[in-house]
Amino acid sequence: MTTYTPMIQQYLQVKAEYEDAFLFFRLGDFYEMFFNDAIEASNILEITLTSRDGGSADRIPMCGIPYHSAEGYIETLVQKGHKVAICEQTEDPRVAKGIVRREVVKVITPGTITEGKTIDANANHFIGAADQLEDDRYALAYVDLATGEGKVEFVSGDERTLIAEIEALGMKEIVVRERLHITLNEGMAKRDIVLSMENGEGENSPIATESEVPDEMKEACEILITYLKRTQKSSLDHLRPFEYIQKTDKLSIDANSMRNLELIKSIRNGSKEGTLFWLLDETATAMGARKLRIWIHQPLADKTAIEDRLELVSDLIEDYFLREELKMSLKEVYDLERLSGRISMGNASGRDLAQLRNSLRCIPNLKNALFQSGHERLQSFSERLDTCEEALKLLEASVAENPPLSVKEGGIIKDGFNERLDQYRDASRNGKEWLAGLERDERERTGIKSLKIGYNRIFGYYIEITKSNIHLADLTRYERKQTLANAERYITAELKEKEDLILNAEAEGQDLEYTLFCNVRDEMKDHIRRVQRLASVLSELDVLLSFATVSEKYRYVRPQFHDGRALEIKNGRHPVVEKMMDQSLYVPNSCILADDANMLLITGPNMSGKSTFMRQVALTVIMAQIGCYVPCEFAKLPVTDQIFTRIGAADDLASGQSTFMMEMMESRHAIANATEKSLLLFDEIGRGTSTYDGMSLAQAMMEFIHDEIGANTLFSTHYHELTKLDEDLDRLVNVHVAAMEREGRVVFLHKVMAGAADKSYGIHVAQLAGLPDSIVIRAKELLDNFESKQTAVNETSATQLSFFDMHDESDLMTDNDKTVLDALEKTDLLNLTPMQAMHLIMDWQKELKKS
Ligand SMILES: Nc1ncnc2c1ncn2[C@@H]1O[C@H](COP(=O)(O)OP(=O)(O)OP(=O)(O)O)[C@@H](O)[C@H]1O
Repeated sequence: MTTYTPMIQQYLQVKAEYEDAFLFFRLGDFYEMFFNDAIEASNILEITLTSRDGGSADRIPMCGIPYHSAEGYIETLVQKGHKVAICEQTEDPRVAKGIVRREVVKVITPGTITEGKTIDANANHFIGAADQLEDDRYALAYVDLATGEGKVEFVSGDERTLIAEIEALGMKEIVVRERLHITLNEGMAKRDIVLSMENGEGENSPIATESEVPDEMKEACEILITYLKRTQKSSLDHLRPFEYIQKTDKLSIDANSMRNLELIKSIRNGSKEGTLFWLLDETATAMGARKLRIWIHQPLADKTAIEDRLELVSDLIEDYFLREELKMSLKEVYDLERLSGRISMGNASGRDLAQLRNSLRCIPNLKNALFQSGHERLQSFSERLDTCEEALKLLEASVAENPPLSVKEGGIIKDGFNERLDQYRDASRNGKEWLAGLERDERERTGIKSLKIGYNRIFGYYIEITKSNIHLADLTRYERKQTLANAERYITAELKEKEDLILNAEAEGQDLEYTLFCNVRDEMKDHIRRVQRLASVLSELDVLLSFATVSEKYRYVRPQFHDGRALEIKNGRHPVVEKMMDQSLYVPNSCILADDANMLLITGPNMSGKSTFMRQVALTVIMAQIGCYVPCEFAKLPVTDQIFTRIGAADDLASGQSTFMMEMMESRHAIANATEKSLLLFDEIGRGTSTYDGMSLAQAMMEFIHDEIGANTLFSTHYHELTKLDEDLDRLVNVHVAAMEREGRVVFLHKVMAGAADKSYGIHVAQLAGLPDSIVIRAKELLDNFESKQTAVNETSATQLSFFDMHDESDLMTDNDKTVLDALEKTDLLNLTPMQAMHLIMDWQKELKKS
């Protein structure tokens, strides 16, 4: 049996409790890792792997990093999806009997890391917890540990829907009980999300939730809080009560649609450029940027609430100077939410407190500017801004104007805040002056010019008088300390008293200052709630200002809402496409969905602008329901409850689903959940399967939506056969995106017009894409053939065999023909590039010519 040294035994004991984390074990000035942790971490962090004797036969693998540079290493590990448990010495090694006590003081995980170079303060970083409920529902609770926000919502559907929602919220970590852990494990493994298990019981203290949170959601909140307490081991006072996100108050946009519409992340590379967020983000603070993301994620679905925002935006648009003044003031405001988080978790620095104070100083100006505006609504908005006087008073009195980053080296607390600290400072700053003064006084008093004040480590400060001058001194005032060959050294009570102060001034001053700073920081905890509420109002103001700025810059108009279902957008634009191109080239298009005509079937060639048109309608609806103006000349909108999209290109590679399967799943989700008040966008449904399959599915879906749901629907298709559906479906209207043929080439007009398109121009687009002329000409020939054949088939006498008819007549075919047919049948068109297709066709032609 292996016997380890006591220290390694202690290590193993601690490690057993943190199996899923790298254990950073503090030894002196280093964090050491042992065994497998060391092997893996040395690999990931590219640090040297060594070994040490641990009492057993084999040496133990080990690697270490200096504690003062640990932050970067921890962040690297955590960003790569690992957890790090920090184990500190929790007693002074000088007084410890035997082995020093060590305890894990914090576990840093992908969902709980709040500071670091890779953390973007402009976005929320949520950690979530999920709990499975009955009827295919989950409760999903999530918290941003840095800002203290906590929310809880229902997710309906299967685990895929849950994972999609978790991803849409950008969570890096999700905590569940064991049972759900097993269910989710596989789906999560392929993603950038860490699945953590929490089987601990919550403490009996009730979880803080806003009053209307349903009871069945509390377990999810409890799992999350238990996990956070277990890992953070610090005060979580800044966590706000869980807010229940009620889907009925919100325009719900499922995760796929969020992605398809590129609301927050671009499909191409996941960046913010080219997204709605990118377009609308002119916020001045990180709090504002985060709030904007949340608003885009959850637009409103309550007419009064939407109108309230629009009213404020309208007032702000009207008053350019006010807007500029408010923006200037907001730029001075730091991230009050993250500052509150740091205060509560005990890692705020003096500089953080100064930033908080400086921010609070701006509030009266902001309030005043809003009040002076004369707009009634802005005036009542100003009343919501809390000046947090007590907090400001405390910070004004205590925190120096420009404190340093370090919290232990002084310079944080203001002069005059604490008498004793002032004395220390006086002593250390003026110590030398004071001594010089004393020397001067003593010389005057005694008349001894050579009298001096000196210092040594044994006796401290002393007055030195040469032996020849001693008779001039009043020795009753002095106490002799040391005799030298030609001088005596004395001390006085006054000198000793000052000496204490001078000598210890700096060290003790720093200690005292640290204590005072901690006290102020603790005292600030009492004010956190108010500061957080203020932050929330400020971030709202920031986003509304951003809306006003963007709306004016891009000539957006205020949308009108009504209680019906009709939707009218006159000369609308896709705001992002418009911003990215020369604005004068963008062709505006209207979208009219009347009560008795609320399904558009859109035809038109590839590249004509069908998707752009559909997306612009969805973006207009979303912008209007977050309270922003919209890109068109006029908009009259219903309050939409849900948006569903099935738009190509965003194939979910990570989930391993085939394109067609994804398409069908998204369609199913839309059809199962949509209501009469929803907006459905279906882009080329069914193109992922054979023509007849696809067409039949598309038609069946349209019929279902028309008869059973009645939602406002935009449907684009390549199947011209579907355009006849308007004969059977009353509310279906054909429109097409116009293109023209000029000198054998297609010219896109990007204009949506009444009626169905007359032809599909697919071959023209292939020509535009640069396919060789020989192929284009051949394709045209084939098309003509197919078209005439179809007419012929309809007239029952087939003049030419189709490829597939030939199958039955296999006896007429040569071996070469069969090889080509075989190859053609097995070709997976969806996975071919045009170049590959061309090569294949050339090969087949060669083969056929041989026969
Ligand atoms: N209204 C418009 N004004 C100007 N340019 C436009 C307009 N609409 C679309 N475009 C341009 O045309 C390009 C193609 O548009 P879009 O992707 O919407 O076509 P599509 O018909 O959906 O094509 P496909 O059927 O191949 O998916 C866009 O990238 C954009 O640059």
